[in-house]
Amino acid sequence: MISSAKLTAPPPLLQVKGISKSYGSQLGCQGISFSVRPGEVMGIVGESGSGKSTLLACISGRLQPDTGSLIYNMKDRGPVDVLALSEPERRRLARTDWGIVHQNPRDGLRMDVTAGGNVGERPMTIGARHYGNIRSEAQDWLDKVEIDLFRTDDKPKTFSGGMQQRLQIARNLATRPRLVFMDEPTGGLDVSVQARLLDLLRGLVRELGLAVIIVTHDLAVVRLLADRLMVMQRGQVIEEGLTDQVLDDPHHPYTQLLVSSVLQA
Ligand SMILES: Nc1ncnc2c1ncn2[C@@H]1O[C@H](COP(=O)(O)OP(=O)(O)OP(=O)(O)O)[C@@H](O)[C@H]1O
Repeated sequence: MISSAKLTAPPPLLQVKGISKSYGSQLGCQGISFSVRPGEVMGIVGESGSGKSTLLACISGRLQPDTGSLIYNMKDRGPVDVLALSEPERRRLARTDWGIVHQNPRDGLRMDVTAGGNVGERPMTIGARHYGNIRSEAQDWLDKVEIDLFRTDDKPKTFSGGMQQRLQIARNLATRPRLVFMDEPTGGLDVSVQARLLDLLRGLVRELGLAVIIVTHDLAVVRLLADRLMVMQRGQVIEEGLTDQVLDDPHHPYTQLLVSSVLQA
């Protein structure tokens, strides 16, 4: 099954090659390489300070790495090094074919703009102009993320944490990106809210065929969402593989510790 899938596998959407980043003498991440294919979900786990956020910021164009390249297969131009794009080109990519879901919805939403406005804004930045179409499309997305349509004109500051997170997801998906970066998307939410959000995310990822790179310290999140898993420690990847394989048969002592500590919890 795996080998026949490999034979017909599409080219990678994103190739991360040798990304390193230090903050002065403090190592952020070092020599990270991996690739993600269209529709594939890559989970990145590791303890606090292992370099997950640094890596995610580098590969999502928010932080300039010290070394390495990021080859993205753009819709109109084919593979390009994202780090060599001009700032406006990179911003456009981030607003159209990429999405970024932050742990804190406040970092990804405009809190004083209505829910409908938050979702409609992204299509507008790439040329949508017809108010009626933008509004009805925004409402389609609100519906997809289970936000009642009578809340369309409410501002996200009147929403619960879970609703804000669902709104942030809708805002990101409104331009139908092919790659979404997620930083602890369920962090800080109640367990029952987390479970519902995870279910919703899993449904959307499958329905839309999204490629996702998701950083989390929660192994339950990667178990549910990720096809593949990378384990980080002290800025480096120490183990990588299919999620079930890594979690069911961890090889590195640190991964074994991580898995057993969850089982004991
Ligand atoms: N702005 C910064 N200045 C200096 N050092 C930093 C900075 N950001 C991160 N670091 C250091 O880089 C290393 C990796 O941090 P990073 O935030 O990437 O880890 P993380 O795995 O995402 O942790 P967490 O799960 O707690 O968010 C840590 O040693 C951290 O102290």
